[in-house]
Amino acid sequence: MTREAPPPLAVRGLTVRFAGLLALDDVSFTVEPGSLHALIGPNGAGKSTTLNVLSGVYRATSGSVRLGDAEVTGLRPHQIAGLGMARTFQNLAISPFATVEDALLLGRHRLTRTGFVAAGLRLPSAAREAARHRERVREIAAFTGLEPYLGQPAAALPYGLRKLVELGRAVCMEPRVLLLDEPVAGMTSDERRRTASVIAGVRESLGISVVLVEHDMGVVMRLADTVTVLDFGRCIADGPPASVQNDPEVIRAYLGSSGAPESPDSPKEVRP
Ligand SMILES: Nc1ncnc2c1ncn2[C@@H]1O[C@H](COP(=O)(O)OP(=O)(O)OP(=O)(O)O)[C@@H](O)[C@H]1O
Repeated sequence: MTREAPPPLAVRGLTVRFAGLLALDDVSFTVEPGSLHALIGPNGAGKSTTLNVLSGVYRATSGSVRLGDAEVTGLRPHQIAGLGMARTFQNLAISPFATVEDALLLGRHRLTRTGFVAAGLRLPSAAREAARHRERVREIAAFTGLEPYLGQPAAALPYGLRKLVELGRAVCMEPRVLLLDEPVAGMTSDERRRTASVIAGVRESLGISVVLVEHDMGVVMRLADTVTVLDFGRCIADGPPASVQNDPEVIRAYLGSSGAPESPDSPKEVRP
């Protein structure tokens, strides 16, 4: 399943202003090809705003985001998805009628070549393509542990599995960069462990870059190659987990916030 390495994702001088509020203030970091890059910080630090700019949901006030040679800033979400950037959302939006297989097939939409007419006329080429997508969905379902649930209505699954479906749907887009917004939030510790190992497996076997926004410091410190720490919209630290978790400014930011890391398995150093 290994593919060509994704290009670096370079965020430079990113600034986002909402009326009087500076949500992001001159933020820069680089997601190295194939790395897992975590974005952490107390509540309101600007993590989701960053993901929203990276995925085209918000427009930057100034600054740039480049995926290799491609300028991402200013593109619409579907154009950014077309460059190979897929994201998951904190809140799940799964149709009550869709099976897990349907939800995963939705992730293949961008990769579907068969035109509307060919599909409508049920031409053999359309049938062959549909079969290929189903096969790939099955592989990804096996890989993420969703295979036993493929025929079940996604909306009826327990919360942790629904979040895994959201992750699987994004993986089905065959992204070069995967943006994950709090993928383990609200999960039981078993579900968290399972999801963390799926994320590690996705990164390792597909060789894609992952940008992870997550409050669970146990998961962040176990998975991340690099951690960027935001506080009040500013980047206050950037580096390997071991150096970031002992950075006095990072400890101070978490001490002064109600948004301190929540995980029961958080390392003591980052859980003041
Ligand atoms: N659409 C918006 N309009 C106005 N203000 C916004 C908007 N989106 C975010 N903000 C503000 O920008 C700041 C950064 O918010 P953001 O959601 O990015 O923080 P966060 O680090 O993701 O926090 P959390 O961990 O609580 O999700 C906050 O002060 C928030 O209230």
